[in-house]
Amino acid sequence: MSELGNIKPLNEWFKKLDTTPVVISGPCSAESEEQMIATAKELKKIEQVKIFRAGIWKPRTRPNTFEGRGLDALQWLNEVKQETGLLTTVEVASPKHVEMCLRHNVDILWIGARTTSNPFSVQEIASALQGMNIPVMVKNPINPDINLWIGALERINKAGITRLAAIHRGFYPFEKTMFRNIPKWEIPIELKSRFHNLPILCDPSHIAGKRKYIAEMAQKAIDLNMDGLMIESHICPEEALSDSEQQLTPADLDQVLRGLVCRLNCVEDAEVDRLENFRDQIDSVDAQLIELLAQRMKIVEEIGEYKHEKNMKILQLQRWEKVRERGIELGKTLGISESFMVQLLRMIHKESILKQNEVMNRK
Ligand SMILES: O=C(O)C(=O)C[C@]1(C(=O)O)C=C[C@@H](O)C=C1
Repeated sequence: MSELGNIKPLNEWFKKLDTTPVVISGPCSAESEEQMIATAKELKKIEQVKIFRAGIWKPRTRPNTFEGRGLDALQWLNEVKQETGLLTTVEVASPKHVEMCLRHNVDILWIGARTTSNPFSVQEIASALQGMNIPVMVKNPINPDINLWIGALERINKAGITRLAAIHRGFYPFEKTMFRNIPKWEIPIELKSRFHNLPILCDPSHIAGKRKYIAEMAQKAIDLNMDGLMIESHICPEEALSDSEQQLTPADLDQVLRGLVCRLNCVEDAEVDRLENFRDQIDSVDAQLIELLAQRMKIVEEIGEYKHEKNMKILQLQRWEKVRERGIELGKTLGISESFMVQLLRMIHKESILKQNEVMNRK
């Protein structure tokens, strides 16, 4: 059984964190002193923004891309803090990063998705944090493995960190999807239901990947009762050296935040809340089911093209029998009734035939 001890709610981390949701914003990367100060001054005007974020060391997929300004940027961050009074937060990926942040008065640390995916790295960071009194936020790992996420939180908590939170930033999609990362809302919901006291924030920027989806993702997070939002902003997003498509101007961030509907925290009947939770999980699973169906149909279409080219018949009874049997078998092992599987597969097959008919006739 997992345990997280003595976890403090967000509003006890610092006196300033007196609004819900707590909003963290700032550029994907610290690029220059001017960019940092100009962005922070605009963010300071937005009441809910309490914490300024900036990437100092950027873990990039490929080398030879912008990897952050390092030590200089920590100095700029300190200036932001002095000029605006905003709290500051930085992503750390190694004990050295932790040590440099502590030396430069960073208020809050966060562990990124790639680092959370590696228990060795998390443990090294946890050891560097032993005996330190600084809040830490842990983003979900790249893959939807809730135990890896919990493991990272446990390691940090064991080092004595009680100002601890999780950040949901979505999961790597193996196939192309409309979002940069698949939200899989059922995972943060499961985390919340296992650790009621653990603050969970959402990072709509990394889920969305594009500005236009950020408001929708932020609203969803608020509806799921998340405690805060981390949204990337840049004084001039078009010129950003990283993640330019998902950063908002401070003015656009203000619009997004004003548009959020903060529904009641609790209703009289606690059972209604539970029902809502279940329905959110269903929405998320349904969205995935539909995306998978669309993927299957695309493949069926390609087979249709192949069949047309090779002058082959659409209906392939032997293959269809196999698909059917396999599906029924798998359904059985997963507790789905045979009659339901038969109907479902029949409908899918019917649609495949229709699709391939279309392909043949359009040629
Ligand atoms: O395997 C094929 O030939 C397909 O076109 C795919 C598919 C299917 O939906 O699985 C569709 C039609 C055939 O009757 C058999 C199978």
